[in-house]
Amino acid sequence: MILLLLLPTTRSSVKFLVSCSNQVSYFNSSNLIENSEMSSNFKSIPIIDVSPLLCNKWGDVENEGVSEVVKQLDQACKEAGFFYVKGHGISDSLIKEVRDMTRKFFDLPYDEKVKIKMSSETGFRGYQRIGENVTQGKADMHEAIDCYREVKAGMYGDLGKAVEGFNKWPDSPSNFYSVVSENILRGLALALGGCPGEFEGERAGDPFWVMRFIGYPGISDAKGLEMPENDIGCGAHTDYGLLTLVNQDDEIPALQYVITACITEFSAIILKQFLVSIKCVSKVRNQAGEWIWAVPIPGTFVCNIGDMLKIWSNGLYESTLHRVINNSPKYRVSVAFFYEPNFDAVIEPLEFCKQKLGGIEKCERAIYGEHLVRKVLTNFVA
Ligand SMILES: O=C(O)CCC(=O)C(=O)O
Ligand SMILES: [Fe+2]
Repeated sequence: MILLLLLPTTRSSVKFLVSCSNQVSYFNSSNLIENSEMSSNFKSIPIIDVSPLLCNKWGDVENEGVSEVVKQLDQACKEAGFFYVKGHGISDSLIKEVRDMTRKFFDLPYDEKVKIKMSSETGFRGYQRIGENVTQGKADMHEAIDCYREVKAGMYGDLGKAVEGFNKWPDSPSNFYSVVSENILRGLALALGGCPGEFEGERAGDPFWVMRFIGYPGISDAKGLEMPENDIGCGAHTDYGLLTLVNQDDEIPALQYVITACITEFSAIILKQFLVSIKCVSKVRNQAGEWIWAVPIPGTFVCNIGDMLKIWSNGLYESTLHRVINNSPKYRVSVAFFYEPNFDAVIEPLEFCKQKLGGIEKCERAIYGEHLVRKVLTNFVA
């Protein structure tokens, strides 16, 4: 059986919901327009094929494919601070394996998971139960495993002490994510008007990184666990570093759930329920304060700009506010990789970015390690 629903949205785009037996796919025609025209009140998140950056040997910055991606990156970062990445070269099977491993881990009984518990002794690496992570003082409805770049004793002096330690989860996926992030960052350096290696050396030549394996219980699970009523999977925040790559669960469970309801009883009430339930995905806020859905698109990563790149770009690029809400009955898994500056990097607006804004410095200077440690020390319930 095939069901096709057309939902009118902004401008001339429409959302297509296609249900075919057990398979449900979601397409937003405006999301799928690459390099679409956007304003800072963006209504959709563009998809960018970054493969020309990964193929490039970086001797040839005049390469036509590279210039086109650079243009698209520039537009996306100025207007949304978010884009989907395709053509990243990480195989679907590896991505799925990492997500499956994550789901299996979170499926274990609490007594097992807590064996790799995060604490200040592990340098904040390891497992956090639901509600342990807080955003703006409120418990987040997710559990997670955090891995950080390994930090040996004394490596970053007193400041680095808080994050000294070794991981309790295999590091290997981070290597793949690092290669993709590094090349996107080269593209962004060009987009800002610098040379491809602008963020290398003492800026981000020896980058810190954080990898989070995250599980968001569905609302029924959460109630079963007698957790406080709170459907905020992760409260509104900006990311701390340079670039974040997130692989989202692409099973789109909430849609599957709601489409079944639509088939049996299609009415205004059900449609409203559908619009509420779709909020299982992460959301991104535009300047008008509207939350835009970052609907999972199979085979892509959602990429966003962090606070440190905002400063280096002198505010030309935005570290956009985003949050995750799981109002669906199903458990959601995501894997986020945060590519950061060097731990001790001084972050201040780059000269050529200042020139673009009439020599005015729009963002305050920071030391990345200080910013990170401050966040880490206030991120979890005591
Ligand atoms: O799970 C997601 O989709 C995003 C998570 C996120 O924003 C974060 O961990 O910073
Ligand atoms: Fe985030």
